[in-house]
Amino acid sequence: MNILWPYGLSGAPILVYLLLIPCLVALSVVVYRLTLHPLARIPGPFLAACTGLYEAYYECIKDGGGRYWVEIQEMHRRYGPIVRINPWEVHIADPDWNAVYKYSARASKPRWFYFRFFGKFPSTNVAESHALHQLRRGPLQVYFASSNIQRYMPTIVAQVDKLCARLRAADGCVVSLSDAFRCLATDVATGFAFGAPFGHLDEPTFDREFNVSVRTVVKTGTWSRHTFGLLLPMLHSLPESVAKKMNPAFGRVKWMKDTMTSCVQRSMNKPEPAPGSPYDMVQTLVASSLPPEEKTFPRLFSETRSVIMAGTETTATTLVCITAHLLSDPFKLHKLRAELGAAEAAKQEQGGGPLEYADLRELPFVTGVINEGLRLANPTPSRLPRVCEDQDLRYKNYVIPAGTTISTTTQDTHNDGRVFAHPQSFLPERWADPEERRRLNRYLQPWGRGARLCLGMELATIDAYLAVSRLFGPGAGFDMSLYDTQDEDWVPYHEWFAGFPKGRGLRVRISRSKEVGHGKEGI
Ligand code: HEM
Repeated sequence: MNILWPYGLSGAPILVYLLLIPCLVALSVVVYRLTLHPLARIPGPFLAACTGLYEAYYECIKDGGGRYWVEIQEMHRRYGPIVRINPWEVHIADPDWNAVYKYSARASKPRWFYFRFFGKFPSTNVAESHALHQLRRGPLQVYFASSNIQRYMPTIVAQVDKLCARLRAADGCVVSLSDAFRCLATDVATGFAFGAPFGHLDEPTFDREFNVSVRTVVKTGTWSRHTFGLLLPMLHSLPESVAKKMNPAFGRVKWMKDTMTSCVQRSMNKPEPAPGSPYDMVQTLVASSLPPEEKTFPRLFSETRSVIMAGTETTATTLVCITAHLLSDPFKLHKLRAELGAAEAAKQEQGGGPLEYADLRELPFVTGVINEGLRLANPTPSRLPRVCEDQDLRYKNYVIPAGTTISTTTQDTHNDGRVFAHPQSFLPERWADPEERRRLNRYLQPWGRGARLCLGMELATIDAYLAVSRLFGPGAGFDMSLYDTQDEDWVPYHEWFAGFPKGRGLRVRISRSKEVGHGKEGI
């Protein structure tokens, strides 16, 4: 008698039973999810409640992937402000509902969403529990303090000036500002982290290859999220030659990894700065009260990597959005230039130099332009999920049990016509009235929400103000006009945590005078 199958059946039915068992288990799970599961009453598509494969299809396959954020918007149109977007997660689109972020002292980040996407890099932004997050964020927050950012102001200004000088020298050429702004953002972030920028702005092509490689990596991250986090570690462990053969962009990823490795190692081995001299970011973490296991090379490398990644795409996408809107609307561009011109003239009269960040913040139209950019750019179309472990939360008549993953998407608020009239229009004027500005500011949330709020918001804001004032101010010495660019070339389409357009990016033709010449195909 067969001890594995004591009923005397032959091998064939065993195989059938072996196949049947997982099917029955899957069926029971689906029935449970649709009937007894605590989220069974939350509205949403039938398939999304049954299986995570529904989300995986939109994230990995449909229209090139990264499209679940659009499907979630569609679900809200169909089912209302609260929807079950997968078997274990609800998404809420209501500008006045903030409970899960208010309780962020107890909320954690879902591991499957963040850790599987970003890979095994133990950094602040993927810390799962609130306690670990607070521990890691503490010393970083010291480094991102306003006073420390001010110390790096000359480095930031130098990067913006370098970009302007390159554009000035590109008279008659077509330039991809999508690439150029990514270089600017990377050099600002690395200049701030290490005191010396990586030099992407010196790359003759504005490092198009690197920018393409970032896109490839984050797309792989999305696949990894839906394949149990296995894909990214597998890719990282491939020999360089094999990885490059699979996708040439991975060569550039390796280059970035090597550059970061040597910078982090150099900082770790630097002698302690003299009293009063600045520490760089890695030195700040090393000198902090973090426990030794939080100061290892992999930890410091991961932190550096995450800060640079967090600062690059986001800032660049915001600058792209602002520039595209201004170049499509001569009236707004004229108004901006007039305000910058008047402010600069006033400063010159008082014997001052070029407009600085503190001056620019006082200019209402410039501030409106930056705020509209932050509102419309949508650099992180991703939802920002949290799990409130120890407390049920409520949305209207629905009780959301403790342990449920809950998410919101800041862009839903930014596009809500009840908060921002004509939400799709770029209207810097809407920020002019101080009373109205106070109201709107409560709903401007590009930096995320709660205890996990963006650490780089001041750095990014300074970058944006300076870039806008230098690119469009009277001293720029060049003009830009859109070159063969449609909305789909720059508007975020794919969400791979950050937003990426479908098309070729924002391209402009540079000209010294107002007249657009016939230029060379360019940079
Ligand atoms: C316009 C530019 C930027 C936007 C819109 C933006 C947006 C965001 C958002 C939405 C989050 C929260 C993510 C989450 O909840 O999972 C975040 C976190 C973060 N950002 Fe930014 N960011 C920008 C620029 C920067 C810059 C320039 C840096 C640094 C160089 C930076 C560093 C970080 C870090 C370290 C975190 C993680 C914070 C934490 O988990 O405690 N960001 N950012």
